[in-house]
Amino acid sequence: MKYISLLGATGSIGQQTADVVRAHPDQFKIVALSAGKNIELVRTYIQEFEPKLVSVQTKEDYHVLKSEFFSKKDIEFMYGDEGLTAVAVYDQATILVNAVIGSVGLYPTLQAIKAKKDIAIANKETLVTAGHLVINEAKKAGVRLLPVDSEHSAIFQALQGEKEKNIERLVITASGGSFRDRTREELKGVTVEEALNHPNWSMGAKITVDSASMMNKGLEVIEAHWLFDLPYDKIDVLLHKESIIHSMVEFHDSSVIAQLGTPDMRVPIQYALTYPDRLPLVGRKRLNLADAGILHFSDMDFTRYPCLQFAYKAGKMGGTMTTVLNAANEAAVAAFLSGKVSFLEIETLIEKALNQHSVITLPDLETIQEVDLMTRQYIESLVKDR
Ligand SMILES: NC(=O)C1=CN([C@@H]2O[C@H](COP(=O)(O)OP(=O)(O)OC[C@H]3O[C@@H](n4cnc5c(N)ncnc54)[C@H](OP(=O)(O)O)[C@@H]3O)[C@@H](O)[C@H]2O)C=CC1
Ligand SMILES: CC(=O)[C@@H](O)[C@H](O)COP(=O)(O)O
Ligand SMILES: [Mn+2]
Repeated sequence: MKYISLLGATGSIGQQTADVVRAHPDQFKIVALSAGKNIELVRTYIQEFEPKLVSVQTKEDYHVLKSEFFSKKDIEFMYGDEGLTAVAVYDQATILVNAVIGSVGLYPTLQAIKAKKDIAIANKETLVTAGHLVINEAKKAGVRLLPVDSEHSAIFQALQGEKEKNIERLVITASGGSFRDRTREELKGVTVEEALNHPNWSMGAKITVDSASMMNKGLEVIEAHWLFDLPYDKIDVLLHKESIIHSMVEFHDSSVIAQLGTPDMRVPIQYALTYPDRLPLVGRKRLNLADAGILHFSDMDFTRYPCLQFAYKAGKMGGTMTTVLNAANEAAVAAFLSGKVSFLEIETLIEKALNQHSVITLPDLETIQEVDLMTRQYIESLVKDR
């Protein structure tokens, strides 16, 4: 039995993790969970999974739940950053699934590592903002970081039994996102609703906008750099609009190993939870390549997708540059989602934030948190009064 603490339980990955647990009740149990503001779903989870620790974002929701479930004396309720960290390090959990969105996941991740928890990591922003801290701490503590992001799970699976020295390059596939059939000219005036219409995956709002701007692939390149310890010139991106090949590894002898599957995040979530074993896929659609028909591939167009250029550049510069990239992107996407800026302004804002920053090498946690906050404030100052 694996005892799971789940950060971001009410989100897209969180809900699909709950599905995996439902499919294998003899294998998995959720003992602690955190949510943001969706307390309606938290109520359902409490009845269904009977977790021992529940954390929500606000003090108000904490009081609501505490009084509603006052008869359940064996459930502890918490809130805010403290609650998030308490869930991450919960002592009865054997593995943490980190499915929270954004760099708010960094501190709980570092604490979970210190508490010697293996981590199934979906929360890519944590690796982008402070990959060196997370990887170094995980190595020191001897804990495993198991990728959940579909591309990184694919690479991880392709690398099983292989030697790192034989890797020629990683090829991360990209669907192209909601606007892949539009020119840059046609991106002027696109709506939030259109941006949220991903062709292949049903995901949370922020990552869906990232897919449309190609920043998702930029974050994934940086995530791959840290997870697989490879330089940026060995990490390529290939457009593949069907999202059937989730990514590939090319070896020195020219062999390429790819992982394929229908676009369903339950597969990488479950693999991260069962690694190095596998479990049957209960009630899932299997891949039928004859039905899939022709698969398409094309080179990445960096002029069409400047966010990917920004990510490679920031990644190569290293230090706090990726913290700025991530924080500026989080703030700019939030501004787009709330209707304050246009889709194309996301890129402009990120570029401005990168240009005004003087990189700090090997930043510690405090520096990263400071740069993250200052970058958000900088973007907010650019979009205020809109
Ligand atoms: N969705 C997907 O298919 C994939 C996602 N990922 C990555 O996984 C992570 C999660 O993505 P996704 O599930 O789509 O995101 P969602 O937006 O769907 O879910 C985010 C979760 O985090 C919670 N949350 C948000 N802000 C806070 C906060 N300040 N404090 C506490 N909890 C908070 C939300 O709570 P609530 O809803 O209750 O407010 C929700 O549970 C991201 O890093 C994403 O890049 C990677 C690959 C695929
Ligand atoms: C499911 C998943 O892992 C997402 O990160 C996915 O990769 C988004 O698709 P694109 O970014 O390729 O559009
Ligand atoms: Mn992905």
